[in-house]
Amino acid sequence: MINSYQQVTITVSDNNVRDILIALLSDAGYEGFVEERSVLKAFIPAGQFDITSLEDLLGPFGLAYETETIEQRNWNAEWEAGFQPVIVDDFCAIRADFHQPAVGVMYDINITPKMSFGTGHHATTWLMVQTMRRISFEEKKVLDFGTGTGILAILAEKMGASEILAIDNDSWSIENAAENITRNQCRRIKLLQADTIQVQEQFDIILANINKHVVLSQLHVMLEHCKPGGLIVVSGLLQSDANDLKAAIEAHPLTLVDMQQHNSWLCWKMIVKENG
Ligand SMILES: C[S@@+](CC[C@H](N)C(=O)[O-])C[C@H]1O[C@@H](n2cnc3c(N)ncnc32)[C@H](O)[C@@H]1O
Repeated sequence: MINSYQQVTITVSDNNVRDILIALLSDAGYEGFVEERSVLKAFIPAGQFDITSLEDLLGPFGLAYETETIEQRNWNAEWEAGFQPVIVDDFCAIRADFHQPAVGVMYDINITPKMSFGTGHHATTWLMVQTMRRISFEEKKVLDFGTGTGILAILAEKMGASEILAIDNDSWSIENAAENITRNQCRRIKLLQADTIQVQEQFDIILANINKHVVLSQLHVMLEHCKPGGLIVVSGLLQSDANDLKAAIEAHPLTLVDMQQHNSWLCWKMIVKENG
């Protein structure tokens, strides 16, 4: 288990710059983000922190930042103090153990993220949830690629998916997703630690909220594991990545059917062509 994290606190008030920083820092291995009024806090396991790489990454933006090492328990306390439930209309509520169960929503999801990504607070998770809302999961076989807290896998099961495989390359996320799966009494989610799709199975729906690099480099792998007529939903890319994603889609037997945007982030839904 990871015991300490490096926290980088960056002073940045421009939302677009903040989103670009989150994308760059995610690619560089930062695993958690807290967005406050004019500050972005990013977290990376202390052993993976490299000040030179951070300076190279932040230098061109000319932003002030501070770093500090924090212990796991401090992070949890900080998160619990500030965590407000995320309510997506009457569709779902994403809350923690210490909140009252949500009423008047179809799906009540109980998440303790600790250091994993996926509470619904970040625009990409929110976009994925909004896109999932318009998909029928009844009796569908689903892959959640980059599960983080397990939030999308848990929602898929609550929406009726018959079988879900949730993978993540980060051991701490797998551990945390397992806790959240139990917390939500889910029974149909299998967890696997992996950095690509290694199983010999095909899925009806693939959800992949990861980052530009992984989504683009793994698109052909997702395609191999999605049934003809199946759906691939991706997020973790910025609006400025749209042309690259479009080119990748055009190079594969995929039809883009839904494009959502929130702040600078995008979430696109594609259908796998039947005769690809
Ligand atoms: C942006 S978070 C998404 C979490 C959650 N699915 C959500 O929508 O909020 C991306 C997750 O993908 C994982 N990840 C990054 N690269 C990966 C890879 N190559 N294979 C599997 N998981 C990966 C990270 O550890 C992280 O938990």
